[in-house]
Amino acid sequence: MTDPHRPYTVALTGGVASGKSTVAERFAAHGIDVLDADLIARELVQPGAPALHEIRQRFGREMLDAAGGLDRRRLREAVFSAPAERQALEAILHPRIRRALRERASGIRSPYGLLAIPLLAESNGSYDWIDRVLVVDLPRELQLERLSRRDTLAPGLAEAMLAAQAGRAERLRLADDVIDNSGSLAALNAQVERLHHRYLELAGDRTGA
Ligand SMILES: CC(C)(COP(=O)(O)OP(=O)(O)OC[C@H]1O[C@@H](n2cnc3c(N)ncnc32)[C@H](O)[C@@H]1O)[C@@H](O)C(=O)NCCC(=O)NCCS
Ligand SMILES: Nc1ncnc2c1ncn2[C@@H]1O[C@H](COP(=O)(O)OP(=O)(O)OP(=O)(O)O)[C@@H](O)[C@H]1O
Repeated sequence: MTDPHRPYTVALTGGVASGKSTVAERFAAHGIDVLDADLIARELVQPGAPALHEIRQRFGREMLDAAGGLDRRRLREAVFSAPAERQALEAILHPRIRRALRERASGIRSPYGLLAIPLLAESNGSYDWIDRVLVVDLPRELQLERLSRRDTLAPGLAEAMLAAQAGRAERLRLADDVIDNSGSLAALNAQVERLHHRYLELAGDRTGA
């Protein structure tokens, strides 16, 4: 049963470099609390954290830099070149990410909360407690173009990252709402604005506010 006192939550998902962070910033500018699975994943591997210890045991010392922190670039190349390596990393991090998101969602104080979860479509229903799903969508060619413009990636890595993620159609099947990010930033902002008002209404209806 839906608990009317639980904050109303919207999951934000999309493929790599689809524009999730850009969208999340716009919602945050409207005063909406944002939780970000990528940032939580980073917190979980800070020096001294249990997950970092498990990564070191599974992947070896060479995944750490001189200061004992995670060498993200190295791990990224290891996990996107072999599915078994990626699954091993996910087995260490995903249960912890899920737990942290669920715990922190109860602390949302804005009228609704936005939870940026890149791998929602790959998560087999683990996030079915979230009220609504917003997908950022764009054509694959534009996604690859924005990804390679933003990051300097080893040859083939951009395609390998896309291959490790759900396809466009699979992601869109989950969507209650879709943002089309194939246009300008102004067009993106206009869509966020519209959705923000819609989510205020939905959250208000739920709580009877
Ligand atoms: C592999 C790591 C070390 C690479 O770090 P890096 O700083 O280069 O990337 P960052 O963390 O900013 O992730 C950027 C994007 O990569 C994609 N991505 C990351 N992990 C995965 C994965 N396991 N499968 C598919 N895509 C992924 C997502 O689109 C994500 O938004 C890092 O992504 C990681 O720890 N991944 C495992 C945790 C995870 O699955 N995170 C995704 C959020 S649930
Ligand atoms: N409408 C747009 N027009 C032009 N560039 C854009 C647009 N939207 C986003 N970008 C740019 O595309 C890149 C990817 O956007 P962003 O970082 O927001 O994606 P992301 O989905 O959060 O990425 P990741 O999956 O790596 O976390 C960034 O360089 C961003 O500035």
